Amino acid sequence: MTDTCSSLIVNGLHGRLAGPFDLGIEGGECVALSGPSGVGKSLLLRMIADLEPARGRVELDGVDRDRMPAPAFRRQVTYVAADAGWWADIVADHMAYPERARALLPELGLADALFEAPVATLSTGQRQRLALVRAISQHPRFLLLDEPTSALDPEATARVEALLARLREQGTGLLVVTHDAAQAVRIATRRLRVTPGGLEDETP
Ligand SMILES: Nc1ncnc2c1ncn2[C@@H]1O[C@H](COP(=O)(O)OP(=O)(O)OP(=O)(O)O)[C@@H](O)[C@H]1O
Repeated sequence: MTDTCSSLIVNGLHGRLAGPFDLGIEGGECVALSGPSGVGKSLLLRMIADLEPARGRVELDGVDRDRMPAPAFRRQVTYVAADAGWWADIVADHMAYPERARALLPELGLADALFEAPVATLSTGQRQRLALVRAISQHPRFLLLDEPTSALDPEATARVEALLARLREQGTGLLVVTHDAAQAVRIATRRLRVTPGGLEDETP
């Protein structure tokens, strides 16, 4: 799916409300981010994904993101919000790669029929998993996940965590915001705390 030598480097990244942040992630790593509500975790992910104005540097595989077309960068470094946006009526109409997306549904415990369902009829947890399907089916090198299991029951949470482990094995790099310390221990190779002044290593 992705190669194993991707790297994402963040240097002095800051916005009006958060940072500066310095961080390096490689393909196959999972970095968990924790920190108090409102400290800037979502802003950090959105600044890295080029969805929020920011100063500082972001490099993908040694290339400054300013030297890449923004859509190409965002396809490779993809942000998934806890409550992602939907713009069409039917789930399938959001999928750039419908066959790949459909094939992921059973792994996340989602019925095949949901693919053709109106978004308005879905539960919050179904939408959250489908947003993950939408992102993963584009085969990003790095996934920036904002509380990816916040609306899920324990079984669905376990399915998402298993999927994330599989993606890591295939070389995808993951940066995951979670308020669940036990989840951070389960999924992450490194744990960082977001503070008003930057990132602190919490890995034992
Ligand atoms: N579009 C915006 N306009 C103004 N302020 C914003 C905007 N987005 C975020 N903020 C502010 O920036 C700060 C950081 O927000 P952010 O959503 O990154 O926090 P967070 O750490 O992800 O919190 P939570 O854990 O509650 O999701 C907050 O004080 C928030 O109110």
